[in-house]
Amino acid sequence: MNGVALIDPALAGARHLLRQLNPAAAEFNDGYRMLVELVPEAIWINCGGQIVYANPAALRMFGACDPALLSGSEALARVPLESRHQMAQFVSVDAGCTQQPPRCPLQLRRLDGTLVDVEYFGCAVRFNDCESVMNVAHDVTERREHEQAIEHQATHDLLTGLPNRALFLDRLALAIRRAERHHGRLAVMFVDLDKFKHVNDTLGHAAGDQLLCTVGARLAQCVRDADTVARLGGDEFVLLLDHPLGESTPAMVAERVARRLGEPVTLGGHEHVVTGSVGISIYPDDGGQAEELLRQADIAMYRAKEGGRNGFQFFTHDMQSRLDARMMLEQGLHRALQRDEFVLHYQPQVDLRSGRVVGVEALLRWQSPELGLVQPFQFIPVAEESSLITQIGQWVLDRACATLRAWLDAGVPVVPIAVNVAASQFADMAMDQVVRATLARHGVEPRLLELELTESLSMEDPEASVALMHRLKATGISMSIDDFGTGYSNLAYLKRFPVDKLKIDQSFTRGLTCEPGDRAIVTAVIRMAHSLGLRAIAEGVETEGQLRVLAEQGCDEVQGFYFSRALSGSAMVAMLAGQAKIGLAPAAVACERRTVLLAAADPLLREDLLRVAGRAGYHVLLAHSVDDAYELLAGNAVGVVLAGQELAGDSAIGFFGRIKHMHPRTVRVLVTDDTSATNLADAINRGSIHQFATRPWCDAMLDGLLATSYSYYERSCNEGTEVSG
Ligand SMILES: Nc1nc2c(ncn2[C@@H]2O[C@H](COP(=O)(O)O[C@H]3[C@@H](O)[C@H](n4cnc5c(=O)[nH]c(N)nc54)O[C@@H]3COP(=O)(O)O)[C@@H](O)[C@H]2O)c(=O)[nH]1
Repeated sequence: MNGVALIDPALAGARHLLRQLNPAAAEFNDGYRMLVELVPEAIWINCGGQIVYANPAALRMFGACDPALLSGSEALARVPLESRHQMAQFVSVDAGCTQQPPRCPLQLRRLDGTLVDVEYFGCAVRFNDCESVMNVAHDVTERREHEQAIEHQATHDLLTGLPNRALFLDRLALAIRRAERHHGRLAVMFVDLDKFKHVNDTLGHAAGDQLLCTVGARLAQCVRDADTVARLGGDEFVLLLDHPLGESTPAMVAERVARRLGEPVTLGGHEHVVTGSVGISIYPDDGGQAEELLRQADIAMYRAKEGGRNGFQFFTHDMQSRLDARMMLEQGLHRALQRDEFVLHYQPQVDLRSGRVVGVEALLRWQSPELGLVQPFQFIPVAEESSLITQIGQWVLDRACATLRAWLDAGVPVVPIAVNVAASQFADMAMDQVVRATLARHGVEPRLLELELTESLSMEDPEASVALMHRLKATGISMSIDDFGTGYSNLAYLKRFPVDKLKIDQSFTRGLTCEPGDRAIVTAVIRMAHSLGLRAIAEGVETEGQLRVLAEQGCDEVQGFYFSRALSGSAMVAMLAGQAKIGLAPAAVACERRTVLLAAADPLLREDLLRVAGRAGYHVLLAHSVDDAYELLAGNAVGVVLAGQELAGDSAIGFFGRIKHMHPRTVRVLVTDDTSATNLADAINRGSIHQFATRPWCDAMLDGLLATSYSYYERSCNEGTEVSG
């Protein structure tokens, strides 16, 4: 005994104690003494309410560097109030009894006042001939800390230290029960970062991790301490705004979140601005289950993203219905594949020089027994967001090749079939093998197959796309870039894409005759295609005016309702067999036939103009609306445009402003009531209007107006200049 471990006067008592603990031991001997001193359990004895004995482990546990600090001290001082009740049950336990109560977890107080977690056992003993209590405690601090660390890991996100999904759902369930009792409200906010993948891909995962930690910290600053911020994984965070919750609090917090996230973050030495989309669900309005509220907030978040990102949306039951409908559609598409309910229709592509059909585009339709003929815009986006598009795409490719085989076998004058390829299909880097195998299976020459790729798909991973395109090109097929101009092309890549055609998107074709900007884009795309040695095809051609402008601009091919809608396979065969041809009448030459365009909503003005112009021998084109006027201007060489102030479809000034750009040689004359309008002065100053006349008019005045305007026009034709105002 080194004199430190045992409190001296207690030595004899300890011997007695050990004799009691082990009745088999006749005498307390050195072995038992050492045992008491060396056991890791803290052992101390109270007698008359005072500690009379403590082994070295007890001294360590209570933080007593000197045994005298414990000896004679009040035993209850080491036991917090909350633990006394548990301890009391052991006071009467007989040390020799075989049916002892199990050890119980409680806390003891160290000399410095801090608490220590222990597993405790006690029993009544006689010590120094005095009724005493022997206490045995095992310090479980380390084990508890270890357990807590494991529990923390299981309930928290390792990267940000925020609660994870499981803990969030636990807290949400508790909060719901509390809110239920107090008739309170609470909100779940689902936050998803916009374009986080881009940060990861361009700056690396370390920068991505740093960003997630910053976002987690910022979100925590947006809410009260009682609220919860959790990370569900990836770039998904979720906030629980707990009861009590003001009516406008969720929206306010969402705005705060947007402001806080929008503050620049320095990543990789550069400042970046991050935005997030937020979906919000409310208890009890939207539901009463934790999982349900979380799912609804998630649905609302998707709607916020669809709405253009960096915004927030509250969940509505309409969103749920749409989601349900979408799931039904997805299931329907699965069945459609199994039951072979898809069909291909074919839309001809016409060469503008020869007027002949030189290709067809295969367009998918779903012949659903339940829904009827479903158009692709209704189901392709759903298929694209699920894995189904790959299977559907392969079906289309297979059916297009099977059709070519059938046409060849039937002696139809076959033209190439163009097949649309969705972005996710293109992500399949073995697509060249699929194409090769499909062509071989049907015995079809590769020159008869064209793939229509979209700009965006080729830009997702441009280097991989270039490599795949070259492999596809090596199979012998041709390729075009569909919807050209609507994506975010990197033109530097365009020259590396081994494509054959650029397909002008129909939105530009639509504006060809009336939107100077659209016409400028179409002109530029045709020129760019030709400079790169590619053909240009315009889709969505619906009018002769559009066709005429495209022909003037040197576009190679057209596709659209003007020539034909998409046809069933048999109708397409009939068209190909009939060698259909598109013809284009030459535009009138203005200087040979003095052509004026009259556009007026006022019937009186129209009648007077018609009479005066007819009498003066002009070739008169009459437009009832601006759309008519654009179409007539596209199809005829018009010298003078004379319009009344009121026009169906646009204001005369807006109309003149557009045709100034698209038909700069025309002389533009306005008949108006209101000469004081500042926009009239502006239009004259900008050169949109050359002349104007006011009410009341008479034949002589209209006659004079037409004569002077036409002579302006003829002069400018002769000089080869635009007419100046
Ligand atoms: N991945 C795949 N996408 C496909 C497939 N089949 C079609 N689609 C894509 O679905 C979108 C809608 O197609 P659809 O309803 O068939 O419309 C096509 C034409 O009918 C339409 N079109 C053609 N001419 C005109 C016109 O003059 N006016 C007008 N309003 N519409 C017209 O344009 C669609 C052709 O588009 P595009 O492919 O860009 O040439 C559409 O995005 C299809 O691509 C498929 O098998 N796989």
